[in-house]
Amino acid sequence: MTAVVAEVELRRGEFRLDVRVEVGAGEVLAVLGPNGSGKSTLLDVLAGLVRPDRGSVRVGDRVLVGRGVDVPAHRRDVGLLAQQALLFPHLDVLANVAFGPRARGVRRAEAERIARHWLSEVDAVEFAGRKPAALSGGQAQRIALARALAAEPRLLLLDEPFAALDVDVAPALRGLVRRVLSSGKQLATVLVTHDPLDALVLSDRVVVLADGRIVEQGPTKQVLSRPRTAFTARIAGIDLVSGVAAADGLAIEDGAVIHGMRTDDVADGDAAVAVFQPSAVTVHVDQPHGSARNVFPAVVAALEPHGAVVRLRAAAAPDGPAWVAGIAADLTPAAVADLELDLGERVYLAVKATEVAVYSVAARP
Ligand SMILES: Nc1ncnc2c1ncn2[C@@H]1O[C@H](COP(=O)(O)OP(=O)(O)OP(=O)(O)O)[C@@H](O)[C@H]1O
Repeated sequence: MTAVVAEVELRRGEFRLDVRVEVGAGEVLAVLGPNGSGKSTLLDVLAGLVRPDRGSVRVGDRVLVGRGVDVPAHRRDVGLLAQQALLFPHLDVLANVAFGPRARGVRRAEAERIARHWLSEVDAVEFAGRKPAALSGGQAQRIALARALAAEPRLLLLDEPFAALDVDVAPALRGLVRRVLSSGKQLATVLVTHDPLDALVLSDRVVVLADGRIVEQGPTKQVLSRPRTAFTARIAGIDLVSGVAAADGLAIEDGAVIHGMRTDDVADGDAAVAVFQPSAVTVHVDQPHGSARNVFPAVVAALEPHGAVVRLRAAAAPDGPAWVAGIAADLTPAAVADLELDLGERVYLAVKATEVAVYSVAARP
């Protein structure tokens, strides 16, 4: 069942948002996109903080925005979990969580029972009597989630909910949010995030925005493992090059071909992308003459720790192809030391054709 349908057209200065999104009951939709692509603006429209120039927002059979209708934010039954917990500092945790039910007119004892239920759902009953100032960031976010859910929203908005937390706290909270959301069969959730892990762990589907429009959408795993835009590939940690499908791979603007394995749905001449993992790219100081059919000169633009490996970001070499810029290669720290790699150094990147997948970027059905 579709719980939420939003059709939004809106101008903010030069920026124009023009999207249609649907979220099912019990479904989590992730909204990804580069800075300034309109993610927060979309969330603001759903929350009732910004009115679209044209369009409508419907939750279930209730119209929140439409012809002559504009339900104010506090009457929307929309919950929000933002980067900061934004708890009422003068109320203790129990009263913070009971606030939503109380505001709906529920009697104090019943509101406190509801609050205790949600505190238990987020493993935070022990904090009931504390003031927000005595909570850590991760604890406060759990209380904020309980507070949002205690108000029984039909639509829950998550706006970068883990971005302000320490990296060692975020995984546990991500797991907790997943558990709590999966028990809400009627709840529709929209998650705005920069983190592909958030999307992978929490969402069923994603839409990717660029310049206020949807450029990609589909089931999360499918979109992140078969990205069709450079942005999605980058956040998914995958290398992606655009071009046109050719006999044995992908033909690129400058006439070069990246050799790869074509998928079934690609025909010669289709707009297509070549996708490969940074771990499949090998780095050489001298031009290699091995089995890799794809070898291209590049310059080392950055070397960053990435879990147990070092991720090299390439820039184009003066005599090499331009599309190499931004390609990532994962190396062991030992390999970086062996190759004596430095920023600005000229290298050769190689990737075997068997490691390169070529996909059509024709619109998905
Ligand atoms: N109050 C405002 N008035 C005018 N323009 C705005 C306002 N808020 C945002 N914008 C513009 O709208 C566009 C979309 O911004 P928005 O914050 O929705 O993007 P975003 O995808 O959420 O970005 P980020 O990832 O940086 O949070 C930007 O060009 C921004 O400058």
